Amino acid sequence: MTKQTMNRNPGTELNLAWINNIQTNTSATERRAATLGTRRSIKKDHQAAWLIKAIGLIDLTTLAGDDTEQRVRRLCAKAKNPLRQDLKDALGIGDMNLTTAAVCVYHDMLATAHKALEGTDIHLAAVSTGFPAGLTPHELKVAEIKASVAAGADEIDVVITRKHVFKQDWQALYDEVKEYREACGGAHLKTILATGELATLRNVAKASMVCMMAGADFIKTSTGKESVNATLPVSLTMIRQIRNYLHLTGFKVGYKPAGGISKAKDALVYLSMMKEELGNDWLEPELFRFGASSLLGDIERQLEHHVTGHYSAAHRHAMG
Ligand SMILES: O=C[C@H](O)COP(=O)(O)O
Repeated sequence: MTKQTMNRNPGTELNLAWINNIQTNTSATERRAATLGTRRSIKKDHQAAWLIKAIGLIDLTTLAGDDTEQRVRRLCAKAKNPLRQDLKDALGIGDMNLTTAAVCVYHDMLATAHKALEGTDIHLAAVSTGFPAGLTPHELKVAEIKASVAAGADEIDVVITRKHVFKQDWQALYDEVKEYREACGGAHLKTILATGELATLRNVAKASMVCMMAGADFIKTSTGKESVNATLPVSLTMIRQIRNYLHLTGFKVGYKPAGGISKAKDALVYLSMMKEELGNDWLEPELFRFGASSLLGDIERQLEHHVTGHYSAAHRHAMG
């Protein structure tokens, strides 16, 4: 993957008719979500290949108050070499330049991560705009984005102001995200909805559409700090709005579920959902990412089991 090569969603005018037309059916969405893990659309003998694919879709993340430069350097080393060479050899991909899609950190850690990732195609993402609550003054949020871009971030993960959604003030949400997009310049914009705090799937669907109209390159579920983070019903709701937006405008927007995705088997469910609902374009890092701090460790563990028939202890695959 080369950095920032895809055609970006330029956004559209705010179209309130599109927002008002959005319908959601919570029980039908939940029923459909409940079948996703049981359909076995990724067959057992293909699982290793799909898990290797999933590695290339991870935004390997550390967003803790006790993050240090040393931890971030270790995370970047893992992003560059996500699988042990003996496992790669055994899987027949010894020569593959396998990396994660990106590393995602707080602004303070950008310089360290930027240096550690130099010379690679791994994107550098910064969370921004008063992450995770998004309640700092607006002008500081915009300045934060600009500072992170200047510090080398290729991608900016912003949090939206949740009260705009509660008030159904779509103009305010649109204006905010549009300004964030402008502040990003060439960096790609991911808008985090904090879906666990938005109360209804209808709010999630409408906020998704507004963010895409305002020029989001990705819509993302969660910060990882809400009490409910990425879920399948929320994901179905958001990716169906991505499909809706594609039909209305012809532009493709990416999807990033984040928060609490830590098991390889869950990653497989997400991938099969993306394939079924949106098609193969959304199995590439230009249009799909997992925001995850510990998923890579479990994937490596499962691949080790695939190769050796044994599980190693989880601590052998620690990330930080
Ligand atoms: O954006 C990514 C999330 O903060 C990661 O959440 P997690 O630590 O639950 O994987």
